[in-house]
Amino acid sequence: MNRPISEIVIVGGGTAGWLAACLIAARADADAAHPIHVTLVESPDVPTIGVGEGTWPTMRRTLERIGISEAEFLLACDGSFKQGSRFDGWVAGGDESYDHPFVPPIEGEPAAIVEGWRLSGDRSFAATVATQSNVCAADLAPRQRAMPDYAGALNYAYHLDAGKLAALLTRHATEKLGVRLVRDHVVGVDRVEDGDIAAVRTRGSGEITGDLFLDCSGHTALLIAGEYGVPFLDRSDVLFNDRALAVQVPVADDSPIASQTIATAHRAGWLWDIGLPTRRGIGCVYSSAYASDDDAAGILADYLVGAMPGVSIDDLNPRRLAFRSGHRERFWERNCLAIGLSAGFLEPLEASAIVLIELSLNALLDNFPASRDVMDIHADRFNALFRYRWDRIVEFLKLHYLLSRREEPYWRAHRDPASVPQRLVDLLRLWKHQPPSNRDFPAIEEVFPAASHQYVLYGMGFAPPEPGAIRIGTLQHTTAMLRQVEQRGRSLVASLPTNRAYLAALRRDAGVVDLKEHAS
Ligand SMILES: Cc1cc2nc3c(=O)[nH]c(=O)nc-3n(C[C@H](O)[C@H](O)[C@H](O)COP(=O)(O)OP(=O)(O)OC[C@H]3O[C@@H](n4cnc5c(N)ncnc54)[C@H](O)[C@@H]3O)c2cc1C
Repeated sequence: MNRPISEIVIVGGGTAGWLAACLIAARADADAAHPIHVTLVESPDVPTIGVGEGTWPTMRRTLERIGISEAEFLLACDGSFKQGSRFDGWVAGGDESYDHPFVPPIEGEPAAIVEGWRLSGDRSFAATVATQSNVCAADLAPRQRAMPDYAGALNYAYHLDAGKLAALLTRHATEKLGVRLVRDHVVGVDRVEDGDIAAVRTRGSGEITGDLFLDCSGHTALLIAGEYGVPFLDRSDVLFNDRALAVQVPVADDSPIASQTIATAHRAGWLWDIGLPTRRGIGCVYSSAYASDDDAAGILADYLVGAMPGVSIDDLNPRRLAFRSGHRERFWERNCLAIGLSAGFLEPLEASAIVLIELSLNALLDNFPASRDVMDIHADRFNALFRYRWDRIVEFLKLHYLLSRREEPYWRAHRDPASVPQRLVDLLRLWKHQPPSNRDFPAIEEVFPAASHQYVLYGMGFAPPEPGAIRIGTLQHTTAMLRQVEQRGRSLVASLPTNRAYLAALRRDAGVVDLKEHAS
């Protein structure tokens, strides 16, 4: 039981598997008494899911830790900057819109900030308390080229091509970080007497033995479900969407690139619209209980007519995807840890999947089991922490639906009290009297902190609380800070390049470098 953990076997080569391989190999100490070796097994028969284009600001630190430069990443993955999400038509189905930016509101007591906003006129909450909405409205980048890698004038993440990210991580892991790649299909598992996994058996490459097995096999959940039978907790009673129809539309190389994921509500779900330098990724997410596949195709076609005149769905070869919102009851079982889709998936409304992969890997590496005999302690802690996180994400996603006033059957069903987690019901009662605060979200690394809840709540027209019996002490200071937000917003808009200008210059410069390399 006290054997060291040095052989890590990853089953699956999608975003989860390759992020795991890169992060573990990059953080492993080659001089350790029992150095870590990473092997990744990837089936040639099972394709990766191939979607997942919106990330979280955590991705900057992840890439930096892996040792990939920002320019290399942006160029290799057709990447662009993401500074949050814009929600169109969610409140009443009209042309109303609100932002969930990555920059939090100004620092201070939430009650004072919300009261400062209430008194400041009729600008939106997001545009009043943070600068990012103005920057996004002008399709601007969050940084200047001269800034150090991964630093920004504003907090940001990326939009990317998922297939290209997996290819970049594969190259980097195998060529620079010493990860062993086995391209073979896993057909079975060998266990030792105590129940741990000893090896995975492949079709043509024999057995691959290990101390810790990461199940990154996607929806198959080969080890965590197939081998250990850990139950799946279905959350579709809260989150109804279970289908998506996705297209990729090429764009002109001088077209504007949006700074946010644009999420447009429709009668039975919503559409995503993600701008990359060479194309837009557009998809219709829907609930099969409220819309047929043909209905979804019609909704997507209508959206394209409005968003990209001249583009017809008939020329685009849409991809259909089916999913179930839910997650495993436990994620770490014996010496097997599930990361990515094998651990679970909640509809992609707030791009919470890749960030959970990153957080899972950070949790593993920040508490890496020194030997097998302490692994179960780490597993118990991991399971408790991630159960908390999945529960909070379910509630946060539900909030977007619950506050809507749309009247179609799908939206009315979302407001049925039977579909709303009790904790969210209680919080909404509380938020009538006080804004969301860190006291509602006390964990150290909340995926969606109080600020995110404030943006959604007040963006969707939830009434800010009236002042209560206790005086708000810092209002004067808050009002002055809100004025500064306005000034700083104006100066950022005047100084930042557009996304298109930034990324075009990056490409031009890379082209110059390539040509020089070619000539020498
Ligand atoms: C419609 C939709 C939109 C999404 N949008 C976003 C988004 O905007 N942001 C975000 O963060 N996430 C998003 N996601 C989720 C995101 O796509 C995934 O979380 C991410 O791609 C990770 O997938 P994965 O690596 O776990 O699985 P996969 O990509 O499915 O990879 C599974 C791997 O396991 C391998 N495998 C399977 N069986 C075997 C076997 N027997 N032997 C060997 N190998 C095997 C396969 O070959 C493959 O390499 C979205 C998902 C959907 C469905």
